[in-house]
Amino acid sequence: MNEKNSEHELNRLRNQIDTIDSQLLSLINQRLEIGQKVGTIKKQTGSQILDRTRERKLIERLFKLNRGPAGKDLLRYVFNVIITATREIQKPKTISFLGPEASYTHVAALTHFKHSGKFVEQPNLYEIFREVEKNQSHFGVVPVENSIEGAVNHTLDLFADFDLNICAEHYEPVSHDLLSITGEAEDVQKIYSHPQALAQCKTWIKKKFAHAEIFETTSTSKAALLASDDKTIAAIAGKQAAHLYELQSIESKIEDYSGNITRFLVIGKEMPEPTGQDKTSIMFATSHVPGALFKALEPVNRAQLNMLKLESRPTRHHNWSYYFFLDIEGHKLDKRVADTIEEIKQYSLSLKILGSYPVFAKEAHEA
Ligand SMILES: O=C(O)C(=O)C[C@]1(C(=O)O)C=C[C@@H](O)C=C1
Repeated sequence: MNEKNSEHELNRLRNQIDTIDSQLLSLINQRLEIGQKVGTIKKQTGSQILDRTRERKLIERLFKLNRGPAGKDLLRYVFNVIITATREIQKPKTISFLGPEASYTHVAALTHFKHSGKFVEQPNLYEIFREVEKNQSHFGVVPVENSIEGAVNHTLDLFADFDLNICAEHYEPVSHDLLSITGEAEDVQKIYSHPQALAQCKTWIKKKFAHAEIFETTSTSKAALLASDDKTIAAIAGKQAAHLYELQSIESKIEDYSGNITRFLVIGKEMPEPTGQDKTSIMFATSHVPGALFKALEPVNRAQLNMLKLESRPTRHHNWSYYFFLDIEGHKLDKRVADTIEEIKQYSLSLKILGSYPVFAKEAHEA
């Protein structure tokens, strides 16, 4: 065969491979869709996803059908991958959130994952990180920043203790109600809520309920739960909590400033691919010498990367040493971002990339 003919033949064969790959792709997706249906029946009947007997029979049937050149090992390998993918698709993603139910984090988790998945409440932020680390949950949803009260320090500190990725961000508007069993202002003797919510309504409480005793709870929904048991307790919480705990609203939109919005992070072990509209979060510690932070940030400026956020927290290892949390525009797989992070590293005692993830798009969550 001359060079021209062999090139022609190569192209013809590759076209055949492309056609077969298209068929394989379509067949794999068809198989996964059927797997999903099998998964639904299993859920309804309470049967386990894994059925080893069925899997063994399925592979043996293929061995009998097989006329080669594929060997048994190859068949076993390929079909195990396909079956594992089918099992994965049957299993709903588990998402841990800061409970109890109807907390703002729960609402953010439901909206972000479009109500699809298994949502598991956790008593505190540490447990959310731990569940994800132990692979008990695929994802965790944690608050990281509020437009009025600023950073959620506990969340930032946990990033130092755990090696998890930020997989997404989610912004959720927050509006508070004062809720109680009777909905009557004169019954209220105590006000319960999460410290952030109490702070967001400080002026309103002082003006309207100066006489009430104030108690902090681990979440706004915990406050609602406690209020559902005692008519002298009012909770500052969201509308979802009112429905869940059958509470009446004494007053709505009691926050001191309107436009209150909380930024949540989805943490997990996945690494999102670049989308063209991404953010990268890193944390680093600088040495305690004059100009250290300035030097560490200079590369960001030089690369003309947009700096979206800078936050500091004590490292808790040495007095007066700090972790800086920095969000920059772009994905860590972009060369400009990767080079800049390398440069920051040179001026840092330690540096950790927390993740690259798509910039929040409100429309994507309204569908
Ligand atoms: O047949 C089932 O029960 C399925 O759920 C499908 C399937 C498969 O991919 O073939 C997946 C998981 C089970 O362990 C067995 C088989």
